[in-house]
Amino acid sequence: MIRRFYDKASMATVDNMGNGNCCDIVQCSPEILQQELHEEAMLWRKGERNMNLGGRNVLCSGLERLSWKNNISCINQDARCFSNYHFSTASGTKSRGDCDKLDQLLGNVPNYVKIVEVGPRDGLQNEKHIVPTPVKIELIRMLVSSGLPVVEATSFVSPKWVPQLADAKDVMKAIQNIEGMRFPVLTPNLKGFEVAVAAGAKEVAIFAAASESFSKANINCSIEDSLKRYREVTLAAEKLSIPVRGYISCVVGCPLEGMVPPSQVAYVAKELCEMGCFEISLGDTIGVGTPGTVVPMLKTVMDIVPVDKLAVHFHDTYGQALSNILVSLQMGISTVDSSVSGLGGCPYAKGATGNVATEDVVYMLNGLGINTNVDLKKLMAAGDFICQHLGRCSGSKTATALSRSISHPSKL
Ligand SMILES: CC(C)(COP(=O)([O-])OP(=O)([O-])OC[C@H]1O[C@@H](n2cnc3c(N)ncnc32)[C@H](O)[C@@H]1OP(=O)([O-])[O-])[C@@H](O)C(=O)NCCC(=O)NCCSC(=O)C[C@@](C)(O)CC(=O)[O-]
Repeated sequence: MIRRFYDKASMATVDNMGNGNCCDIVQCSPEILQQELHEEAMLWRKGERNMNLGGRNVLCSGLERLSWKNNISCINQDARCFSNYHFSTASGTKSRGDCDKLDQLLGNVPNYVKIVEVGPRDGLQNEKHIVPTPVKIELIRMLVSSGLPVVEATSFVSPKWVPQLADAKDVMKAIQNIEGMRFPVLTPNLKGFEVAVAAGAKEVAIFAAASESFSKANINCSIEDSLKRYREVTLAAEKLSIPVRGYISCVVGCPLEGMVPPSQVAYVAKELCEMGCFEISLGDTIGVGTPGTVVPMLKTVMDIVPVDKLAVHFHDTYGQALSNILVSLQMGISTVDSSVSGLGGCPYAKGATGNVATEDVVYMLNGLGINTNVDLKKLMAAGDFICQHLGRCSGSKTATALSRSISHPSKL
């Protein structure tokens, strides 16, 4: 068996634990490791598909392979966590019970996840210092080149409310010539919709809230009034065949009201669905949700809106975003919003930190063998670019870990 390590430091730690001596040591770059992990996970996913067709043994052997790689991945990232991992090829074939359990846990996750990158909009809208338009444009270009299928470009909202995005028209103009991409923009009312379309927008998003107080704070009107406004927008969009995405903020908690009942989220989701939104993104605006609150909320919404119309949008204020995404995938959701480097926060939700980092989402999905078509290295380059401009460190744990191991292997 060949085990791979970045450097001697991690090798020594494993040796101390009595596991390293039997291994051939091969240097391995994080990129190669990522690729290998992805390929192994894809094999496992194929096994799972075969199992659904009756090929249970394939899943079991795929599982063994994945487990072995998990072991390696763990050692490479941090040798200290090695003892927490008990997967090993030495333990022999996985029992039918193990396979059943795994299938119960991961059998429902999709093969492909569409990532909606919201960094240029949600990520930047809260930045105090105005980011120059060319920087925003370059960020969008870099995100596109990483393979992301949808990049939310900007908002056509009042510049008095969100000064950072006052250059929406210029941003849209500059990205017009990028072919084959979807660049939705936020439109809070008919005025915003008309300006957006005139500026070249081919897809828009409307944004309601499940909490009355947040609706007032964010768009200066009640939920019912916002739905009236959005009906005007969806009618106008329908005439021009422009797809409309719907957002709902505060799906589990509100910074002003506290807990938000799932029934309230389901009500707004139903209204948005009925007015013609092709997709509804459920936003945990302040990142307070845990699987304990997200699952009942999703279940209530799914009783009313088909799962293939739902997306999830988690902020990572309490570090719960990835676990919330995982349970959402387990419940059949296959569209996930995220923001490069974890940028973001809502101007009207004090204390809320950024969205879940796109790099962390891609890393997790790669590990699950779920395809995204995103090149993690190029994505990290986009993250580096904007973080350098903002003068801050990345909010992505994956980007931080991978860039440290690439540039400072001795510190592993
Ligand atoms: C909705 C309004 C406009 C109401 O704002 P208002 O002050 O009630 O609107 P108004 O109709 O009285 O108009 C006031 C002024 O704004 C102008 N105006 C009016 N509409 C527009 C427009 N579309 N574009 C440009 N200008 C506009 C209008 O022309 C007027 O100009 P004035 O006569 O004073 O010079 C305002 O509250 C607003 O712009 N809010 C946007 C807030 C926002 O962008 N929040 C962040 C996005 S939501 C979010 O981040 C959550 C999400 C989606 O990510 C999911 C999650 O995490 O939960």
